[in-house]
Amino acid sequence: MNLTITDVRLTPILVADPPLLNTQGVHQPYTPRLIVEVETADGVTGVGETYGDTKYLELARPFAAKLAGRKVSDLNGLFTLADQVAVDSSRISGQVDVGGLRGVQTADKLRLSVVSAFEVACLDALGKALGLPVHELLGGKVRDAVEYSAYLFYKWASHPEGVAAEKDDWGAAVDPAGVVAQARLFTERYGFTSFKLKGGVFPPDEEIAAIRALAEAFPGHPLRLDPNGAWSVATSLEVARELGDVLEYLEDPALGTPAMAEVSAGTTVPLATNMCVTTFAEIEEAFTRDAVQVVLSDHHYWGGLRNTQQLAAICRTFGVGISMHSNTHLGISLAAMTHVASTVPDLHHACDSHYPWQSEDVLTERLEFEGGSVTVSDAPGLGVELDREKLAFLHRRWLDDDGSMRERDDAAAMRVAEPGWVTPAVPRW
Ligand SMILES: O=C([O-])C(=O)C[C@H](O)[C@@H](O)C(=O)[O-]
Ligand SMILES: [Mg+2]
Repeated sequence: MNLTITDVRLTPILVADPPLLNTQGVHQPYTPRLIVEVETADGVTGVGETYGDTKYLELARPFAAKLAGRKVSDLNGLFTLADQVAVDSSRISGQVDVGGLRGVQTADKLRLSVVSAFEVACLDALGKALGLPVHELLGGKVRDAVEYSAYLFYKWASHPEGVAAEKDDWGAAVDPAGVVAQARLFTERYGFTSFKLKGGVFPPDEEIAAIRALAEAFPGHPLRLDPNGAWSVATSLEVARELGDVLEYLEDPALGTPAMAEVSAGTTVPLATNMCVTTFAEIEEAFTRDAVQVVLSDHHYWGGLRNTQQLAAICRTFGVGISMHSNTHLGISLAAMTHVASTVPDLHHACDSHYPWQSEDVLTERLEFEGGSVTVSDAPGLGVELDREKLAFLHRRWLDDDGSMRERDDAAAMRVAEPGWVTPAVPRW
């Protein structure tokens, strides 16, 4: 068996995304992703997927160029290699990502966000070469299926008029009744039993009413609200008081560890985050100050599946819960998320996934949710197959784009509908 990497292919694509609202704006009609393929001397191909904006592509290209001649089993070496890729200082800012809402941008985090796709591709190839599923390469699954939550969004019925876009069949959701109707569709289509509402879009009273309406429609089901740091400490505490009896957790009510610590000190509602703990360096302060009770992992920016397991071990050590965050992603990532989640013993919350919002994919067969869960594949590697025609179609869309969709920017997409829109300063309420 020859595990040596002989070829690496990077394919940027644009995938359709519905008009989902968040505190920064609205999702663009098409969002960039990068599909990574590594091929071994034996002709085995492994696939991975990550963000496709230019700042990731400009790291992925030099990184990919260094891989030929290395082995797909040399996973630790990927990190050493990534350290050699220079990150332009203009890409690094303390600001929350303009399209993604996942905390600080550091050079290391940008590198990890790229390395993760290569790690997944190498694991896929290694698993195929050895005849083992990825979860076995990670130590073995401790569950046969991974539960996901319905990721509810306020949304418009369609993208603004005159904008090229694909149609979706979810309808509008801009009030409590719309949110409940969307939740019903999610249960009918996928069987989800827990619900997360992306908040920070309307004044807190309206979002409280939406959660109350969900609690009435789905009594006893786990509910979460995530305004992406849009609220002050006082507002966060107010919402926690209003909804404490029905919330599984409140996600990033206020921005940053100090504010989250203040909220945490004033409520018994657990706080979750994918904004103030998004790198290993941020863990110590947040855990020492008891600012968060649940960390939402995400293999894309934590640096892959094995780093996700390491994060889970740290959380376990400190008695902090773990679950999973998601941005727009396709089936390769859902498969990767499912493999790693299946190996984490103390995963007590359903994971987030945007996958139901994605009508397009690059796989020959979409992954299925049954009863809100994805069955863990025991096929070699990730257990997915790339559809080259679909990949070529979505790549063609990326090639044909005039550049306006190649960087995800939810505020820019919002300006199409509301020309004066700027990303709201926080706290917004
Ligand atoms: O849990 C979160 O904060 C997210 O999922 C961030 C995402 O970017 C979501 O808000 C989105 O895509 O609009
Ligand atoms: Mg969040």
